[in-house]
Amino acid sequence: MAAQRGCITLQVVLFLIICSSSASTGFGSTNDTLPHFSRSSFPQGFVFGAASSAYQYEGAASEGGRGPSIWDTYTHKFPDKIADRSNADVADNFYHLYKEDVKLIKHLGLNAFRMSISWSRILPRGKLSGGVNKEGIAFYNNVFNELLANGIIPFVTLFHWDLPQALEDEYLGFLSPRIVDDFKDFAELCFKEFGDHVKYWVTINEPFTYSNGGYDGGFIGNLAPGRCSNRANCAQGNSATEPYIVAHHLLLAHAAAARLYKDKYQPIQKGEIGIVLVTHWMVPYSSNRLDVRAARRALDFMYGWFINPLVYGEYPRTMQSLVGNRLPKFTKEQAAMLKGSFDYLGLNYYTGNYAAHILSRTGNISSTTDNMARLSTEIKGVPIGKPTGVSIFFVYPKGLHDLLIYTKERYNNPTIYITETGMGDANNGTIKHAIEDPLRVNFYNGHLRAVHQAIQQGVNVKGFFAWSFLDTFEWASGYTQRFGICYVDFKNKLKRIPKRSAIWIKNFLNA
Ligand SMILES: N=C(CCCS[C@@H]1CC(=O)N(Cc2ccccc2)C1=O)N[C@@H]1O[C@H](CO[C@@H]2OC[C@@H](O)[C@H](O)[C@H]2O)[C@@H](O)[C@H](O)[C@H]1O
Repeated sequence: MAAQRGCITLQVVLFLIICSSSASTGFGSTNDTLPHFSRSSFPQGFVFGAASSAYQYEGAASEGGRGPSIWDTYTHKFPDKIADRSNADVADNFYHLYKEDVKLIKHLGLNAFRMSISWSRILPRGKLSGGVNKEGIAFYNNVFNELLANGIIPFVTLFHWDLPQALEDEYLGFLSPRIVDDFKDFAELCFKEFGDHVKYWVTINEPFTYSNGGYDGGFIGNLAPGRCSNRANCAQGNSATEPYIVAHHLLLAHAAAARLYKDKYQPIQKGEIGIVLVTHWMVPYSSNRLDVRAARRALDFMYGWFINPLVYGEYPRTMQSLVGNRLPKFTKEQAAMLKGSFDYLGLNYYTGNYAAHILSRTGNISSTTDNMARLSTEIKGVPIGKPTGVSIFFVYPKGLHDLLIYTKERYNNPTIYITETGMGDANNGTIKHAIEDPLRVNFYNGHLRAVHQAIQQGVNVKGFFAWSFLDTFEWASGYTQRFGICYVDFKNKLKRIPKRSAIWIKNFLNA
């Protein structure tokens, strides 16, 4: 026990050092020291891309043999759960406009595009036994061919939250261990059908957000399937237990698919496979050691929840002690399968949060309140960074730098891709106003500099993807937020218009 206590104390000290690091907080500000900053400032082969996801981009929801996902059900059955009562039936119509989009990606000088596969487009009933939709297979092969023909590397996510409704109906999806085999079958179908084109795979996008948003409703509105304890918001669910059960099955599903790829397909196809995690960077509200520990706990409950099992084969000690028997346990075999089950880690980063100690839990027992920390984005009215059009996100590039250093030191310096980072504007202005986005230019300048500094300090970052390539359907926010580096005119044939930030990125990449 003494050794463990010593180890945790050391980790807290490390965490404190990183948080109070003297690293420039001026990433992207005028006093930057780098005289010339462009693509050539980064290592040879560093990947610059933009990101998307199937449900948010494709549209053609009932075309080409696609079956319904839980997001089709959620948006149609509960339109009031979406800020503007919208859905992604049409979205950016990527299904029909992908050739035009690939041209624009190439025009901007990006050399990678992150996208996901709609599970219910290729397996409309969710299972192999329900039949494979050949039109869906053909669509994705056409997209991958178009990307590769234009020198753009596809980074492909298998699961970006759009679970086939049939699996939710049959056994409540990720609440059941049965999902592991069905996810593995879906993954194997993708490896077989697309593995000659796709060399960069991601199993799951943000298991945190799917577990917390879909089963606790702890933030940005509820996400599908919309289960939680609060009967005013959710007809069914238990925020104290279901997020942990779902997270456990997401990890086991990831491990099964990654094991399969590395054993059966990687030796022949020579690709790589990873998982994408999201976290805020948690800054202690004060230098009081209770707040320092609160920030460390908040990071464990958002980031450690997943990276600890992936690196060490067990949940963080803070979670084990605070969640107790509500936290599932890994068998020895499961722990062994999970440890090191990735060639690279995708990190999605949007903002920093302050974390303060609390003496007693605020609200009901749930995965959001279990961390025994009060999260906020300002101290005495001073925000953690420049405000954006999204009330919970602030421009805080130092958080990305500190997160990268923390990951290097604490989790054995894994290979990392920044698979999503970006900011949203409120969709409330004219087109002219929307495409003039100096704050987004500041955001990308600052976050690229943060990554550059982390690389100088030995962090193994291999790529950077903007969220997002296009303005798109933003889950519970619908179309009320615009994250794209390219504007989409939803009132005029979905016309794409590069924003100032896209031009800045083009110049950065071509300098
Ligand atoms: N949306 C997410 C998760 C956001 C970060 S985590 C979230 C935010 C937040 O404050 N909390 C609450 C929280 C934070 C810490 C601990 C517990 C609970 C979250 O869980 N990830 C990526 O963000 C992109 C932008 O997401 C938007 O973020 C702002 C939201 O208002 C909007 O609805 C959402 O679509 C999505 O389009 C991508 O599909 C998705 O991969």
